Amino acid sequence: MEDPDAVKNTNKGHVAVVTRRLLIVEDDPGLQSQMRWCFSEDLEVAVASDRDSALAALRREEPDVVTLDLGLPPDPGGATEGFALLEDILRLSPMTKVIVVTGREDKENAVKAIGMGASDFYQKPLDADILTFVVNRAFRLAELERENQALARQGNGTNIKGIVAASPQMLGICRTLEKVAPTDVTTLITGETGTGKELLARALHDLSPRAGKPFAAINCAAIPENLLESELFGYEKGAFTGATQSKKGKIESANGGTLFLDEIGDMPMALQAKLLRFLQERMVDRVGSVQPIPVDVRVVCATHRNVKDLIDAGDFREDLYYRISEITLDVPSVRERDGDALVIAQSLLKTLGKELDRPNLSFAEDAVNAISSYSWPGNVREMINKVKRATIMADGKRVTAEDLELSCDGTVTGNQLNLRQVREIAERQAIIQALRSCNFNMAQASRLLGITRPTLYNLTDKYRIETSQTETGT
Ligand SMILES: Nc1ncnc2c1ncn2[C@@H]1O[C@H](COP(=O)(O)OP(=O)(O)OP(=O)(O)O)[C@@H](O)[C@H]1O
Repeated sequence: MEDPDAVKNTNKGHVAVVTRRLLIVEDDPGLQSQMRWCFSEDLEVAVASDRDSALAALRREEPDVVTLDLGLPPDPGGATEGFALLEDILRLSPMTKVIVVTGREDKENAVKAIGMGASDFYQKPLDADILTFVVNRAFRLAELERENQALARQGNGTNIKGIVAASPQMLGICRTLEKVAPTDVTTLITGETGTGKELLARALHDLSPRAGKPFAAINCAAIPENLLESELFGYEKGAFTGATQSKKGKIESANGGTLFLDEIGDMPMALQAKLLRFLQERMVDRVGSVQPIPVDVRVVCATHRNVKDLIDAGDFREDLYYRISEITLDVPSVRERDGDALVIAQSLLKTLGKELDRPNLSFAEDAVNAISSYSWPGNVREMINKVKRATIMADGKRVTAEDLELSCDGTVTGNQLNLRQVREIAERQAIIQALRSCNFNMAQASRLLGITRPTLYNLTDKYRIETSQTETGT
């Protein structure tokens, strides 16, 4: 049932567009109708004349802004009831902007109300222009706060520290990761360079019962073959020239925790056999030792290479592959994630802006377009470099596509890796444009591009371009 003291006044002509809701808390019927008259054109207005009806209206209408007369019954001459209501409102609905309305000389209570969390104050007598201005400002503030919250939510749709994601593809990976983390299964993370494989490996560790124990990482591609064995397995004193003392390897130093073998696809064949033995027996044979040492580690591996191809080429042991891939997380490239590029770029701009003492930067429209359409071959790592550069180079508060060294259509304007990359980026862009202009009709697009339909299918596969209208793959 409608509360008689909290009358909703909706301007029907604007119903479809008006979503701004104002609650006027005022016990004087004359002022009530004057105030309602000020706003009824643009807003949904509810009116309440005491604390109870105001709280009922707050619950029912969820107003963004409340004007609150501090002198309410049973203390119309004082401010106790008004302050009590202010406290209630801010407790029940902290995002609501409360403008306190005080008497002409009542500066003290106005200051007190602001100190308690009111967003603004307004002094009687009523002046329609000033009141409208103050109320509109409060609505704008509420809107900005809501937008900020939405952005923050978008900015990190995952509960995993450090991982910014909003795309269904990446959120799916994060959900799987959260399920896998508490177990001890050996996990293989695959994906292009810079997609966040190491970040996910750390998250697997941080979300596991091993979190308090060491996380030891080794990059199998970065260490010369002759040193990799002793780095991994350790060695005994005198095992080789220069081994003046025994030393633990990475596997032993991860005891109790997680061992992260990055670029496992680059591990030499001879070592693959020794690693397989370790995974089967969970005992480490230090170089030069005959006494195996038991080690308890969870193993996570990563590679940017296609392991099945490596197996076919005879460069990777199939039995080791099955051992390390009890679960596989296939991390999509940034260009395959719907909407992630912009969300990650926004988040990077915020963090790097703070780090480089250039807060409050935002992307100009051409930068937003460029970020969304560029193919990001180096994935998030490339994005970090570009956003860092742009943070330093931006002239004003707006970061442009040029600051990112991208053109508005997402092609690179400088620092291309090589001619092949430039050609591929241009080719991908031309295909996307042709598809869009033909409403994703493959036959028409292939004619426009002067190629056959099968060639167009091959190219859309190669560049992972979605061939439906809903997802353009850009
Ligand atoms: N989703 C993400 N949100 C925020 N930062 C990310 C994300 N993914 C990756 N990064 C950052 O990008 C950089 C590269 O990530 P990482 O080293 O994990 O990638 P990688 O796939 O292991 O790369 P490589 O194959 O080259 O070793 C890191 O600084 C990481 O923190």
